[in-house]
Amino acid sequence: MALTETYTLSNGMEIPKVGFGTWQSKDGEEAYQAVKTALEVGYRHIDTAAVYGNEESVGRAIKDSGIARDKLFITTKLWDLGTTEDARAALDESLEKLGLDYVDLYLIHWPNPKAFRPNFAERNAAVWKAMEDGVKNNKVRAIGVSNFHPRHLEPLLEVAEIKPVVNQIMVNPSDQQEEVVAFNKAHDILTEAYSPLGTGKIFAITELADIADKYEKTVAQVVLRWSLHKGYLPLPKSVTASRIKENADIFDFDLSDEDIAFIDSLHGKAGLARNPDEVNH
Ligand SMILES: NC(=O)C1=CN([C@@H]2O[C@H](COP(=O)(O)OP(=O)(O)OC[C@H]3O[C@@H](n4cnc5c(N)ncnc54)[C@H](OP(=O)(O)O)[C@@H]3O)[C@@H](O)[C@H]2O)C=CC1
Ligand SMILES: O=C[C@H](O)[C@@H](O)[C@@H](O)[C@H](O)C(=O)O
Repeated sequence: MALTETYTLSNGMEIPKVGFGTWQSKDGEEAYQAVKTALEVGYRHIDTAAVYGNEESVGRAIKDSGIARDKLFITTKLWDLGTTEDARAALDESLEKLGLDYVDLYLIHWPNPKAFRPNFAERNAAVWKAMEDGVKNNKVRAIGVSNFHPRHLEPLLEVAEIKPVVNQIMVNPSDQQEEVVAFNKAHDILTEAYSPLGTGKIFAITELADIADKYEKTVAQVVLRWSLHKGYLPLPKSVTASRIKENADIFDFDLSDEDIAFIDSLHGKAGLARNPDEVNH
């Protein structure tokens, strides 16, 4: 396993190429055990969010792992697009729940909550200021965004003193988000691929099983390998020990050009491709 392989972010920081997802991992034993297992099998990058309600369990697992803090990469996310002051308080609350002095990456979770739709650019700018302060106060090492589209990123890039290093969006073979991915690339923003397994729906694409058999790998491993091949940073989630291990065992093979091209052709196949403007909060 090579879970220590990294990408280099535009600010020079190293980020482990696979992150461990925790959305819908229930606060308490479930999230605690999942993160503990992930750290035991070698993941060094954990993705959580204030709205997941599991920061305390994630923090406890991190502490109990005994792994040195500087060997870990921890991400959490800001939910409410309130005032700059609200955002400062939200960061402090996340740090307290996690039991950490700093997080490695802090993201705006969604750009466009319904209540603020007409003035999302101002809302994003206000909270971005608090996130930049977080960097200056050493509470955060890097800042970024999630679920942002070019129309959200463009105004943010105009006002940002510290540029976003990451945009975390849904990317898997059935929802390839080409326009956002291209925009990210053009602005030196790393694409983190959330729901890399389509929250489990990717397994409905039966053709993937044939490819997996060929490499003596599982469908999950093939799909995650595809994500790495494209230069994305996949964030697989599982609360099942065997799957946590399986999803990390993706560094000893590569897919042929032909298989990559086939997987590229699966956009929309599991019914996951969506218009993000329709799902925004
Ligand atoms: N920024 C954002 O708005 C969002 C961020 N995310 C982040 O991305 C992470 C991953 O996305 P998520 O939507 O959770 O889903 P994934 O695409 O990672 O899929 C997780 C689902 O697949 C199952 N699964 C995992 N591994 C395997 C395997 N090897 N074989 C078969 N089934 C498997 C899991 O089951 P089980 O757990 O029961 O093993 C779970 O049901 C999130 O946890 C979160 O950290 C996700 C959504 C939105
Ligand atoms: O990160 C995961 C997703 O964004 C998730 O947090 C939201 O979709 C949330 O469940 C909601 O209901 O608003």
